[in-house]
Amino acid sequence: MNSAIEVRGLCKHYRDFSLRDVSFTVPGGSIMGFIGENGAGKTTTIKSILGLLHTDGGSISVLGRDPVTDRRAIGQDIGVVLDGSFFYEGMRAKDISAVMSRLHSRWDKESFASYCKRFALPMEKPFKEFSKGMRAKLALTTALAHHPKLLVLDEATSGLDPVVRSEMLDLFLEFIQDEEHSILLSSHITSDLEKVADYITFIHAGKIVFSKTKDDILEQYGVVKCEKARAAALDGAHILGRRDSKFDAELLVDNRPEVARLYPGILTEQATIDDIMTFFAKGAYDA
Ligand SMILES: Nc1ncnc2c1ncn2[C@@H]1O[C@H](COP(=O)(O)OP(=O)(O)OP(=O)(O)O)[C@@H](O)[C@H]1O
Repeated sequence: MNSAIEVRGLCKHYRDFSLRDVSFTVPGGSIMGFIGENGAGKTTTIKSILGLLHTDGGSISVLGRDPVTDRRAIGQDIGVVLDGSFFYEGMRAKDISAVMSRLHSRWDKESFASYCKRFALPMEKPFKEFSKGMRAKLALTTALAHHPKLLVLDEATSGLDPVVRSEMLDLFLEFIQDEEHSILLSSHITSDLEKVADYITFIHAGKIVFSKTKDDILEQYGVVKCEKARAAALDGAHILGRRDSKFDAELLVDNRPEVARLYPGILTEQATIDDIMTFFAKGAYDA
């Protein structure tokens, strides 16, 4: 299976922030969830992948090509929704289709109209009268109508109600049925990623913490709950983070089966992606 995106050793320096040695792969035919706290570097990485930023080191390949030098050609094969994507307020869906057909050689007006129908988007209403959910659906429809091989979606489902998000997740799953199609999806809604992502890349303070299959993450990471005194006696080798309440401690561990084997009496639960992010955000990784 070819990779849709390969990022190797990406560095990007801003005055107060750096992406440091960011590497991960989005395999063809898969959905990669891209997670991290606010300001972790997701959008900076995504813009680098799209060739929209000058980077300070590393290499990026998108569908086997260089995103800067081959940007126009790659643009025909990628559908993009960036955080805060919008259209001119007076434009109607049918105007957007007319404009996009001039920009994309493979723009498919019928496909656009059929996604609009599926999402109940009116063709005649101006964009300024669209609700937030309608705007998000229109952005996704516009990203899909030229039959891209790769979707790059930065917070495309944020602020949407569960019904609209579920419709979008269904669409993502349909999209990757074809092995040539892949999605890079940044989201703070980790439960959505638990539903659809094949892989998760976690970025924290500009560095990749892990990039793994979702199944490995859910199988390996765990939360141990025990009394503080018991927690202090545990071997620290597998402990990544700790949260204390008055009497008890919660520990994030990176090898739940091994911890359960070593300490049979102790309660270990599967860690959710939210658990993992929360422990890391509280400084576990920096410690
Ligand atoms: N043009 C810029 N100039 C200087 N700093 C920038 C610029 N763009 C982003 N940054 C900084 O880079 C850091 C990472 O920002 P980025 O938008 O990549 O984070 P993010 O993970 O997408 O966050 P969020 O989840 O809040 O969207 C932040 O500290 C931000 O202030």
